Amino acid sequence: MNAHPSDLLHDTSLIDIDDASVMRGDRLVLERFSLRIGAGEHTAILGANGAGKSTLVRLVTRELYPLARGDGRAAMRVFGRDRWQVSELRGLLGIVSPSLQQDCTGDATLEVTEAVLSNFFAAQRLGLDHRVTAAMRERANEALVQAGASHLVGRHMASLSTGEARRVLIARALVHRPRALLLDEPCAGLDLASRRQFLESLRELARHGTTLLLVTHHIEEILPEIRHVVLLRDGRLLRHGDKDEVLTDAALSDTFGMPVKVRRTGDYYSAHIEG
Ligand SMILES: Nc1ncnc2c1ncn2[C@@H]1O[C@H](COP(=O)(O)OP(=O)(O)OP(=O)(O)O)[C@@H](O)[C@H]1O
Repeated sequence: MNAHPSDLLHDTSLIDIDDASVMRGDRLVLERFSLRIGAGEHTAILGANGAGKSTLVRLVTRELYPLARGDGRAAMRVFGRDRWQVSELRGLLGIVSPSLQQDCTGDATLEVTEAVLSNFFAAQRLGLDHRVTAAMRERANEALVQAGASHLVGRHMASLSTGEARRVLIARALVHRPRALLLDEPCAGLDLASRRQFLESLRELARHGTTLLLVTHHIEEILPEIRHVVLLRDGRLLRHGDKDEVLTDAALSDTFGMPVKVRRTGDYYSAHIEG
């Protein structure tokens, strides 16, 4: 059996950001930002609106680039490398984001299996020059089962509920058997029960070796498997480390700029604003 390309990268960090500054429009949104996330380190990135979460996500997915550093060294490495073909990176790092969901559900005739298969070609839908093999179809079906979405085959993406479409996007990200999944607000728009079911399916992926990078506003979504938490505020890294040490009243109050009380129930955390 051929080695998965990611085997070659086993010992490197998943993300290594070293003194990165990022402009959006005419604003410096991240200023001299540093963060390392180890390979296999399930991580939650938490912050209020405007804290810089999406900017960080786009930096990782290569939709945004850091300003060049004065000393010529790379400010950003993913799986140990600072240069990637985006399609190659997608094979190692699956992405589920609101913008991807919007693109897929906005396409009136895009069918579920096609949405999954098209990721083999880093495309949104299949084109005439895309040659789908039997092995690809088999893998797409496996990924749909893994994401709990096989019952949706034959449906159009535009006809799915938010939670159903989210599952298909997970399957789409999984076709490459990525080492890590970057999930940007994956529970947005899900009702209470769908959210719990969805989080359970993410736990299953985490237990089977997919590293989760979960970007969220909600402390309740931090799964028991996630031990590493990153708190952002105003484009700065406020704190990061083991979740028991980071998820404190003081740190969360700083993150959200309000007096927050944190509660732990079993393996989950929740928070409410005091007063
Ligand atoms: N194109 C842009 N031009 C100027 N400023 C921008 C641009 N995009 C984002 N920003 C600013 O960058 C900061 C960080 O935005 P970002 O979208 O990364 O935050 P976020 O944590 O993802 O927020 P939310 O939770 O609301 O999605 C915000 O102050 C935002 O106004």
